[in-house]
Amino acid sequence: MKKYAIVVAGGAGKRMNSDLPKQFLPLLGKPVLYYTLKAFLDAYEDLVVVLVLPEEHIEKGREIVDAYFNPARFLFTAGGETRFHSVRNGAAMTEQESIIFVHDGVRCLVTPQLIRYCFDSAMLNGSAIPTVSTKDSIRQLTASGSMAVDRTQFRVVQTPQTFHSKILLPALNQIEYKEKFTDEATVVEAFGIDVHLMEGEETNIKITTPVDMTIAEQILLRRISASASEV
Ligand SMILES: Nc1ccn([C@@H]2O[C@H](COP(=O)(O)OP(=O)(O)OP(=O)(O)O)[C@@H](O)[C@H]2O)c(=O)n1
Ligand SMILES: C[C@](O)(CO)[C@H](O)COP(=O)(O)O
Repeated sequence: MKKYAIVVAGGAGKRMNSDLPKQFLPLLGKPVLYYTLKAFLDAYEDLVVVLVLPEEHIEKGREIVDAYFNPARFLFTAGGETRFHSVRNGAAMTEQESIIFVHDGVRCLVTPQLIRYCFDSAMLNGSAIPTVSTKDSIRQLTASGSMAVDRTQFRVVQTPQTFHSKILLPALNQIEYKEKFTDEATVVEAFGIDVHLMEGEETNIKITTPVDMTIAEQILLRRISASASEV
């Protein structure tokens, strides 16, 4: 089965408050995007990455790929106005009869193991949406204030959201954009197809605000020291 990873890195990273979009910021000396791309390339030798970048930073993305990876495994395209439009641009580069991972370029701590679990689950169920439980209590805002809700009834959603191409491509191409489309599971559901949830990884965080860089650095350091003590 053909495998594509649409890695969306077309955002501006406003919540990071940095001039350079967060996907290019250095993490232990390498760009955030490096770690994301490496996880996918390591997961499968026959996987092609569709790298979606801000128009003005496509060259920067190419430089990262040239410096660290085999460029023959990459396709490049420009991002769109929202994440949904960036994913749609990436999907236009893929072909039918494939498994397509859609992953945030800034979820750089994803592991090859989770990527493989998602593939297996999407082969079996048509889709695989990694999710984790919430460690915090949750309250719903109401007209009069707020009310406690049962947190066991909620899951926190991650990427890579993984689909058979025959599900994802028609959903992306035939549905008109709505503001609630913050991920692909929502798009596919709006197209009338249920999605399959699976267990994600606690460390698969999305780098969004500056504190996430510190957390990611610590997790990476812990991984490096764990793999050094194995040898
Ligand atoms: N038009 C967009 C918006 C977002 N993304 C990508 O989608 C992922 C998740 O989005 P988010 O964390 O919201 O990134 P930004 O939009 O860059 O951040 P912000 O909302 O703070 O501006 C990121 O890898 C981001 O680069 C994209 O490809 N195209
Ligand atoms: C796709 C996502 O990472 C799943 O949790 C999330 O919806 C992205 O949201 P953002 O507002 O683009 O950061």
